[in-house]
Amino acid sequence: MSTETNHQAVVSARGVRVEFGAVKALDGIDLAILPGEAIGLVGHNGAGKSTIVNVINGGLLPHQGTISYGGVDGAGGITTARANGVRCVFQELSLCPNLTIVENTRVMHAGLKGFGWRKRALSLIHAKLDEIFPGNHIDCAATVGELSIAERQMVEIAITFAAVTDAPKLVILDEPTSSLDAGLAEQLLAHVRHFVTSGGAVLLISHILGEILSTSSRIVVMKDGRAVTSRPASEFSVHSLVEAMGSVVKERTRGGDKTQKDAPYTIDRPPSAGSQIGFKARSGEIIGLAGLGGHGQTDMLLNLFRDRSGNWLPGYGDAIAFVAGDRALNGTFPLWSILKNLSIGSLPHLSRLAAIDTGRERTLGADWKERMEIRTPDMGNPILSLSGGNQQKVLFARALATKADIVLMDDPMRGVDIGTKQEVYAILRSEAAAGRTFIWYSTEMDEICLCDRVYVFRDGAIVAELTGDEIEEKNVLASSFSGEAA
Ligand SMILES: Nc1ncnc2c1ncn2[C@@H]1O[C@H](COP(=O)(O)OP(=O)(O)OP(=O)(O)O)[C@@H](O)[C@H]1O
Repeated sequence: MSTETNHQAVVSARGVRVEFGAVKALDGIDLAILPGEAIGLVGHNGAGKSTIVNVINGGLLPHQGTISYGGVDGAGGITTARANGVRCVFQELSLCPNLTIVENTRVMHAGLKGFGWRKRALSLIHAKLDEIFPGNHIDCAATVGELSIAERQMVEIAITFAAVTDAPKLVILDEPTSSLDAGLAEQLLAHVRHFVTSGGAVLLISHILGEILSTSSRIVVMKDGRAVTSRPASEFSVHSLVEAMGSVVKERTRGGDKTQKDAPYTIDRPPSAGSQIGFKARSGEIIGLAGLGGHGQTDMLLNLFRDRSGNWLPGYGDAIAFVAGDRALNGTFPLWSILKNLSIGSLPHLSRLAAIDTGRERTLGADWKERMEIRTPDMGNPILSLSGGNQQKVLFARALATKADIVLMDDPMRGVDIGTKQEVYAILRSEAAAGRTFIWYSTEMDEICLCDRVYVFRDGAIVAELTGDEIEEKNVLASSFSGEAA
């Protein structure tokens, strides 16, 4: 890749190295982004994508190498980056949960000051949300803590694109659609294309390769802290992109053999108010919960084993495991090590004479580190030293390492790279064949299509049940919007 200074570039990183102890997060990367470019940045979990974002954003000073904005040396951190029009939507959303949307808008836009700033902030953010996500129903007076993760993501995106005194020149989007359903994701990507056509630059990081291919003008592939490929997006297909990332494309399989289809239901719930269809699941089935985001899928997961008063139904004991999607809110224990975050779900099986058998705990850690390819030199390191996708792998491992018969999954693949996803799909399939039931809310259509049976949700109720070959994007979408069974 070129290392010469590019005066036209909104940002140019040259020979950048960043190390965290023994880990070389960036190993001499070069990356220049021009106005009007949409760069798709892809790579395995832990490849260094968020770290280069932090360097460009001024939050992290490189240990070696330089960063410049418009050809001018960028030493000066976040203030210099921001003054040069660099804005970032982080993977771990950064809004203050105890402030309202309007107040968060003020925090990010210092220009909103003086008499009447609330009114101006309200109309700014309201207009931006409507421009990017037409038809949204977000109340801008709401406190951020009351919003769903998808709504928080939408608000953070709108705040980032909003302009008070100076318009953004480069918007970095680190997995911006990870919590958005297909419709909202498409609205965002359409906005990105429009922003780029009008001269803005975007750095888009995503593990959803379809959106990288449909939105980027150039694609940069990162591997182990380096940019190994940089070519026009038109030269890639999903297949070649996966290969460039060092993974192998595998055949998609749906399971569900005949025996399972004839087996009795082990979970059988009556239809909820407003629905004709109840929820059923057999041992060994992978059940998908589909539909537009926020239409009751997560509530259903959380309440499936509770009575009307919210108490746990008797008899399930340690039969249920849960994989959180919002890992910061209800997934990771941020002050604990990777190993403790993993083993917490299996303590009854790791204990002897009321004490944890640390040898067995370490073996469990080593086993899942290998199976999930958790990228760390030491499972005793803090969980927050892992990249986002690797943290998500730990949550998966925590659930799968238990002896639970039923695994509830709340859109859990966010940020997991394509190679690992394929490994996880294979593990789910083999665990299901051994009798485990998976109930899987996913905002990714590819994942819904891997399920044996799918319930489509709308307005908090199940509106359609699809099985076998009926599980297709067009049927899921038809049911999501019209509520009629396909
Ligand atoms: N604060 C930190 N302390 C220690 N190691 C870190 C820290 N931040 C990142 N790392 C390590 O640096 C490497 C690069 O991480 P980074 O978050 O940039 O990866 P990524 O490509 O964004 O991954 P993902 O797709 O999972 O988000 C990883 O090995 C990660 O564990």
